[in-house]
Amino acid sequence: MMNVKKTDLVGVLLIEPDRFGDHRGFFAEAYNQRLYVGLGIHANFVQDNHSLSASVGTLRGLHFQVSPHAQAKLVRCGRGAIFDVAVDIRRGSPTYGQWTGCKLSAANGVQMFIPAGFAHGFVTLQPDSEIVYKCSDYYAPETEGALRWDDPTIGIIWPLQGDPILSSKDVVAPSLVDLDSPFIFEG
Ligand SMILES: Cc1cn([C@H]2C[C@H](O)[C@@H](COP(=O)(O)OP(=O)(O)O[C@H]3O[C@H](C)C(=O)[C@H](O)[C@H]3O)O2)c(=O)[nH]c1=O
Repeated sequence: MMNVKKTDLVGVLLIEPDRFGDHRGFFAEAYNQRLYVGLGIHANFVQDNHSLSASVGTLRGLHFQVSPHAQAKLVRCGRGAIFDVAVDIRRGSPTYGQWTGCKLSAANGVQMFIPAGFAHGFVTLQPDSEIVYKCSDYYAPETEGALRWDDPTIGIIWPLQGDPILSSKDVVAPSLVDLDSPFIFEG
């Protein structure tokens, strides 16, 4: 039976699918709608994303899409290792502005489920790390939002040696205090 853990942020889950090993390696079901609905993950995933980051210390995020294209995500690391982070940006949430993080790697097979209403980002821990993740809505750049990775009011403890490698977009992302978050906590 796969291992499922709750995190400090209600709704953000860590899932470790069973791996069936033999002399060739292993087999695992990386996603099974019936099983995941049973975990309370009712997201209807419509798009799979895949990114490769060549260098250790590459940081992508913190990103989100707003309504009507808010995305829930199911993230896993297919090669290498990352430190994956979710931040609660739902106004009125008891955990607003709080974060949770976990090492996801090809070796540990752990997945993070991040509901809509959370910003998502990660930093790579190994070279040539690849993530693959399911999204519950399509890419809609006009609805994209971002938060500073090093926002002191969020205080994410990134496992970084030195400065991260960032996209030009992420270099200028706003802080939470400057974000008029469109997400409202609905209990
Ligand atoms: C997200 C996305 C991007 N693109 C294109 C747009 C750009 O030409 C190129 C790179 O996009 P971007 O720099 O936004 O990629 P990341 O920095 O990895 O962004 C992602 O990083 C964090 C971790 C996320 O959770 C989001 O899915 C996403 O924001 O891919 C697409 O064509 N479709 C898409 O769904």
